Amino acid sequence: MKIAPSILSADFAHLARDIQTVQQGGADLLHIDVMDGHFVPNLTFGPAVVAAIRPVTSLPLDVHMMVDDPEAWIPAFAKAGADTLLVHVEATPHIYRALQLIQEHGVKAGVVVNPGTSLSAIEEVLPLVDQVLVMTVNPGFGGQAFLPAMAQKVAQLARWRSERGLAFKIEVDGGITDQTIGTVAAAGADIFVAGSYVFAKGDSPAKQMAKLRAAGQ
Ligand SMILES: O=C(CO)[C@H](O)[C@H](O)COP(=O)(O)O
Repeated sequence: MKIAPSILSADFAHLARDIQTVQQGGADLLHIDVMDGHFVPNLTFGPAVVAAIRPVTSLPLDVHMMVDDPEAWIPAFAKAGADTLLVHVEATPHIYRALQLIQEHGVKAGVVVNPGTSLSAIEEVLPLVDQVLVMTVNPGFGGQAFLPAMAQKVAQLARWRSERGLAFKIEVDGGITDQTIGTVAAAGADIFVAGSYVFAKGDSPAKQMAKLRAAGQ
């Protein structure tokens, strides 16, 4: 299992410090939530912030693009140093083209589904992608409650992956805690994004991530 702390819950005034803390604490990836104020009702980071983060960590940068017209932003985020770019199927009428564009920039491509979107919307692109991100909350904010019904989507993706001989990773994002990680881990998820649980609750980020790993076994 891979743990990807979301910097949405980090201290923005001490971003480099918090990133180094989670790297030293055992994070596998760094999840960066890009929000444009249109696709979701919140505003966060642009390519300049990703470029500033790139030299302060060796963790792979997992960039979740919650933006309209993602094709317009893919070149800038690739240049900024993203290792994976994740685009929402709901954000473009041309998801296949967007994923090809990501790969043309030498970056891993991921597709994201909102809680209200059926997996049928992404079935055709599964052979193309490196990652599928199943939103386990409505996107836009950290600290929301996990939606248990999303575990069924994870299980369906895991079945398709096995039956069709595909190799994409299954990622989950939203409301992941020591109480919720077990259900999506059992369903077949590989990558677990956690923001408020890692940065804002309880023990140090290292201990919080260790608790997630223990609960997800
Ligand atoms: O994509 C996101 C919000 O749109 C965040 O990554 C996600 O909500 C993580 O935060 P938390 O772990 O606090 O739920």
